[in-house]
Amino acid sequence: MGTETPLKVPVIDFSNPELKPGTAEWDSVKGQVRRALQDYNCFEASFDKIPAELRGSLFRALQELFDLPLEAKIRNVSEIPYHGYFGHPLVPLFESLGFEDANIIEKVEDQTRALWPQGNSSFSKTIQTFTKQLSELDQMVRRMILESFNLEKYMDEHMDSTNYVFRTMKYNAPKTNEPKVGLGSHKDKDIITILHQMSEVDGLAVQNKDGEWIDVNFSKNSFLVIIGESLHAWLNGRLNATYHRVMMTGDKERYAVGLFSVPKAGYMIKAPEELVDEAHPLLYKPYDYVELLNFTYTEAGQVADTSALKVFCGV
Ligand SMILES: O=C(O)CCC(=O)C(=O)O
Ligand SMILES: [Fe+2]
Repeated sequence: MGTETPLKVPVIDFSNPELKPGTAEWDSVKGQVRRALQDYNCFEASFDKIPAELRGSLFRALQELFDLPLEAKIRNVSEIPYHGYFGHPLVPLFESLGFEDANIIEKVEDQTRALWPQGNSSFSKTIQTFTKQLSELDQMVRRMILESFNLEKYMDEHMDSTNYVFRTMKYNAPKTNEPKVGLGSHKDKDIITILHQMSEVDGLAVQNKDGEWIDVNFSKNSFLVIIGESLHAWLNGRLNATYHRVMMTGDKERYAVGLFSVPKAGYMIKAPEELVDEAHPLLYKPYDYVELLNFTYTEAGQVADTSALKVFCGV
């Protein structure tokens, strides 16, 4: 009672400069990734490729962004549900803005002008540079996952079928000692999400394969890799999407960011034939990610809640 060691998310080191496909180091990390995803549905990547100055600039950029008046923040809109502004008054503690194609400077500049009509080039540059650096981790992890299932032949198609959405998150302090929901338990609908915490205020928890909640303690070099439902569907259920939530206590706000690799509109997510057999019947009919998101906005989608994928295209 009270003496058990708290569960910890596995930490995997991605800092070795020798970490290149085909090396022994690569294969060792790939094995760790596969095991962690099987048992914990996620892992913490220790990744040192983001310079401290860039991290500092991003933190200042986030503060500048969330300090904008609400009438400016709600101009962060997208045709795709959940890709733009999300927050007050819908969810009390949480606010989030998104930048689509965040690795492409011109695209970020366009979206920045919606917030600052005169433009804000240092803001755009910071978001784009951070996305670009972090996308290296996204690509390494996805390459390892495909290799670990012997799906190399789908590598180019898989990589080319996604875009990057960069999301910024702020959670206001509830000013209580009792935990308050910042963001309720959910699974992301994308391929993978890489979460990073900017302020030293924890609150994120993830569920392992046994349904146990594990608190994530971030450090400056830690990036939490979680699985989205579209990867779960594409792998015909070989890996599970990660349930996660944010609980807030105390009087400090929490800032975080996430890099989402999202399937492109119009691309049909379809499990490769190698992953479908008698022991593993097809779980989901081919679907378009944007249509799945649109469905979650309908009444039926809201009722289905975390079962939306199954209701939408379950076999
Ligand atoms: O704030 C976090 O760490 C998690 C955010 C999240 O789960 C989301 O935006 O989907
Ligand atoms: Fe999420």
